[in-house]
Amino acid sequence: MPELKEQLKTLESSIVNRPPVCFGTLPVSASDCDLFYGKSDPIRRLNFVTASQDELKSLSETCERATFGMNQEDVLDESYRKAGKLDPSDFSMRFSAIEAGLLDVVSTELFEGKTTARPIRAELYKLNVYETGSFFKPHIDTPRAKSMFGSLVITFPTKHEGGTLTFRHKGGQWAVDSGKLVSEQAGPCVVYAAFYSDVEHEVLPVKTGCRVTVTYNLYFVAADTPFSKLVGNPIPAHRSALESAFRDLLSDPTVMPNGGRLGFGLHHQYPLDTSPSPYARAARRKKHQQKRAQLEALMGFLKGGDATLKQLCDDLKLRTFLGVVYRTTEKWSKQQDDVLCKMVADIDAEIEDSLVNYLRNYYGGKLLTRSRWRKRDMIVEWVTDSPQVNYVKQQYMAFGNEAELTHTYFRICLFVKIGATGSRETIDDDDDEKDEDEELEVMQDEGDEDEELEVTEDEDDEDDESDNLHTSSSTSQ
Ligand SMILES: O=C(O)CCC(=O)C(=O)O
Ligand SMILES: [Fe+2]
Repeated sequence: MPELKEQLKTLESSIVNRPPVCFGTLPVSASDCDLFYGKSDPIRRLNFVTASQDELKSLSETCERATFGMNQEDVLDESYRKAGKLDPSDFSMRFSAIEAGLLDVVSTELFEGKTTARPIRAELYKLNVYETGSFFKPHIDTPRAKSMFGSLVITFPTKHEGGTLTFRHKGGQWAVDSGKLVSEQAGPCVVYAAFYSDVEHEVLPVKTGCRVTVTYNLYFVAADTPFSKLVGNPIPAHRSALESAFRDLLSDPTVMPNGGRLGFGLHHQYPLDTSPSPYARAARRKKHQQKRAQLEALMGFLKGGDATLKQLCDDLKLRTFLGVVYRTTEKWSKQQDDVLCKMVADIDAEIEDSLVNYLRNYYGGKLLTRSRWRKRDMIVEWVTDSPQVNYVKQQYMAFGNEAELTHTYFRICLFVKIGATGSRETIDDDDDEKDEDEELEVMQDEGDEDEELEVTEDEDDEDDESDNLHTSSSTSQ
């Protein structure tokens, strides 16, 4: 065992995650700084390089008060977000982040290895005006689709102090002081900041002047679109340490001699569709297939170092799968259990069964933790400190930049199947199939029963006493 622990530690310490943010200045011509705006005629015009405070004031007065998403509702609360906003239908500008070539900058800076050549697209989202005293407290950007990976903020060269865009993620912090950056440039420029949208960020209060930004939502283009402009086969330098740690583990016959599963909590969170689907009996199997496919499809949308890890496993011919680990707390006991599902479960207030049973019976969930009541279904050797779990008891509280009803961020884990000593290099397909079939069987059985939830054949009756009220799978911050 000590060997395994050591190998896992080495693997973990070889995982490198680059900053999830990139930013800089981009010189522009004065005419690129023209803005045309208005909700009705007459349309007004201003130029960000020369705009007077009065002109910026009229722009601000044309804006609506910006709202934000909380608990899946749009909320206007100026103690959380104080700013004005315009929808793209109410303004037009000469500047285009796409024509300026910023998408290439984003790919190069945020992505790693082969994925730097991955086609992406940007959708203009909002214009925001922050007068003196305006701010936007910490939030993550609401996912608009599972292919949305990031956000791009362009700050125009109006004079301002404060309004620093600040990012925090997994212990790291990055700050973009646009007012200072603009004032340091000889000619007109905009400041760009692109980031993975699950990264927490805030706009600190503007101390003087007026800060104007436009935001774009960034999307991966369909996963099967061929990569463009890939010269050679770039390999992130930090990948080699991870690769040797993997190879050392695989070549040590005393480590996981009977094979098993390694678990990695992914660095980023990912949007999954949580719109409830009706429990139509006949459609359950189809629904589950769809839900599984949705999670599997995320493999094509992994961000940064998560994509590098997956690519390395592919190159080492290791079989991988993604899972959502639910950490359940039953109302009737303090026991917390982790259940791995290969799909997002519909969790609502109607669940009468214990959550563990519900996830196992309906969603082919595997119990990962030792429990007083049940045997573990699967043993996972965790490489990262702890699994990235989704709490299913706690109240759903998510601050986003907009209310979004269908997609929610989830913490996702990547599982790597390790073959038994002697057959590490070859993926044991049969074994894998068997594993998948077993899970499907659980679900099919359920589908054939009537709609009543069934408690597993398990020993304990106490399960039945649970009457937990679960709001939603939570990714709150
Ligand atoms: O305007 C900015 O700098 C950031 C805006 C933002 O975070 C948002 O709209 O979600
Ligand atoms: Fe934001």
